[in-house]
Amino acid sequence: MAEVLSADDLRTALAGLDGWAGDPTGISRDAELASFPAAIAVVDRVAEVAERLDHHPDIDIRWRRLRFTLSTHSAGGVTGKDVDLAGRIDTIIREALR
Ligand SMILES: C[C@H](O)[C@H](O)[C@H]1CNC2=NC(N)=NC(=O)C2=N1
Repeated sequence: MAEVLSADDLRTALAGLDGWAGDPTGISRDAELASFPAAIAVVDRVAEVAERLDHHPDIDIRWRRLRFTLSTHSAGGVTGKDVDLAGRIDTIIREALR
């Protein structure tokens, strides 16, 4: 089973990501897209990846602004699965903003 990262390991992991913050209970990242449809397209791409990984973010949608929050429910905190998904979400957002 995946293990919750220590605060130290989490700090190291966050340094390799783009705009994520939080603590061992959860990490979040905001993104502002060009439009509501552009934001929904990002959500759709993230949903596809999440299904494939069987690991799902909480997603807050406000017009063209998104907030993704990640934790591993079964472990009760942030694990390597969340760091992996966060990196994939970064790639999707980067491509959408290009
Ligand atoms: C059975 C299935 O693997 C689990 O319910 C998955 C689904 N997606 C999940 N997503 C997240 N974020 N945490 C989980 O523990 C989790 N568990």
